[in-house]
Amino acid sequence: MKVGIVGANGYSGVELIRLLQQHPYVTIEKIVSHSTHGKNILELYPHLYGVNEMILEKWNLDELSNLDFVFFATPSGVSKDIIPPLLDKGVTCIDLSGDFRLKNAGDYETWYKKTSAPAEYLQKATYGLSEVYRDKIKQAKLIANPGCFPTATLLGLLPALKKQIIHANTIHVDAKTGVSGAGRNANLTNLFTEINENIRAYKVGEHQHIPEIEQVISDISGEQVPITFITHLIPINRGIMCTMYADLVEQVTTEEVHQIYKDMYKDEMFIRIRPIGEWPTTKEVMGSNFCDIGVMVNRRTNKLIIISVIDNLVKGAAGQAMQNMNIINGWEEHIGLNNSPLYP
Ligand SMILES: NC(=O)C1=CN([C@@H]2O[C@H](COP(=O)(O)OP(=O)(O)OC[C@H]3O[C@@H](n4cnc5c(N)ncnc54)[C@H](OP(=O)(O)O)[C@@H]3O)[C@@H](O)[C@H]2O)C=CC1
Ligand SMILES: CC(=O)N[C@@H](CCC(=O)OP(=O)(O)O)C(=O)O
Repeated sequence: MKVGIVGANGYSGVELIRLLQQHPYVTIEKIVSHSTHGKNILELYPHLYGVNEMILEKWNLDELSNLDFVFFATPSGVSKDIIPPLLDKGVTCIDLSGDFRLKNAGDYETWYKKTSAPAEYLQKATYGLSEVYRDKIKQAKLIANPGCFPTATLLGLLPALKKQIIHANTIHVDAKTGVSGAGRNANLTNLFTEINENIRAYKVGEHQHIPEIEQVISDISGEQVPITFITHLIPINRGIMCTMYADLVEQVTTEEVHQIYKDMYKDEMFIRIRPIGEWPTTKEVMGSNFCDIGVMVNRRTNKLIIISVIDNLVKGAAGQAMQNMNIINGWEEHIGLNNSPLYP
């Protein structure tokens, strides 16, 4: 199958190259860049030497129309204009940006502060949280791949929401991310000297992933609830940890909640529920498509505590995009995603 990557020279784009080249049924035919077209990808990413030798090209609708699948790893506000004509030509598109995730155009404009994609295309998009929307993804032509924080948050919350053991309106999420989440661009706040030995809360109360998380919670629980969700930048390259708290509806034990999580994810190869008393770390999923989750009931406060971790560039971006491609094609979901985490 012939695929292309638009935004191939960014961090998510190059992670797509790394993963797709391990896929036995896929060839990467086109890699597209906005400002570095004409360059060999090896000039920008020498770690790919001996593996890939490809020239970055300009966006060309007609040429990309000959492909089966195109991945978009572009900043928000880009794919909303270039996906619709490609989709109309019959190419399946997977968008890693936020442009097609929110069903309500007004929500996108409020939170992203940009013009939304046309409403008819928002309706055509399927939200690509693989483990939750698998049946819809199978039929999809346009996937809105979830944000990195929503992936970790929602996979951690969903068993508790589906089994109605927590009050959705009491959810608090304390989220931390590595710096690769901000992409490969020069930015004062991403300097080593600003990040090293530092922790910074950012986009407090206004993070664009808040409406995305609320949209799925509403879909699952039927309740439209505001959540408290705060992001922090921490001095690591890759990784997201979401520490979550919510009030329990009635008294349950850690053992009971743990069993609910184990049962709900028993057939999910990328979700690992940790034994009681063990908490996952970001390093234990680095480079892999795993989401690791730990749970505990805090008897003193009658709250459920959930900690989930992912690699933002894999399960949070390129890995989940490839998992979705596998689902659409009816291939086994782990194809190309078998690698163990990199440790230490
Ligand atoms: N990094 C992460 O962990 C995650 C990222 N995402 C999302 O994936 C997308 C890519 O993120 P990331 O890889 O981190 O970002 P980067 O900044 O590393 O890369 C962005 C890419 O988009 C291209 N680009 C920039 N402006 C334009 C434009 N106007 N038109 C066309 N292409 C453009 C850049 O090309 P050039 O350099 O040639 O201008 C580059 O290839 C974003 O929407 C991001 O929010 C989602 C989940 C996790
Ligand atoms: C560290 C850092 O800045 N991370 C980014 C990650 C979000 C992202 O990738 O954006 P979309 O998923 O919305 O496209 C952020 O928090 O905004």
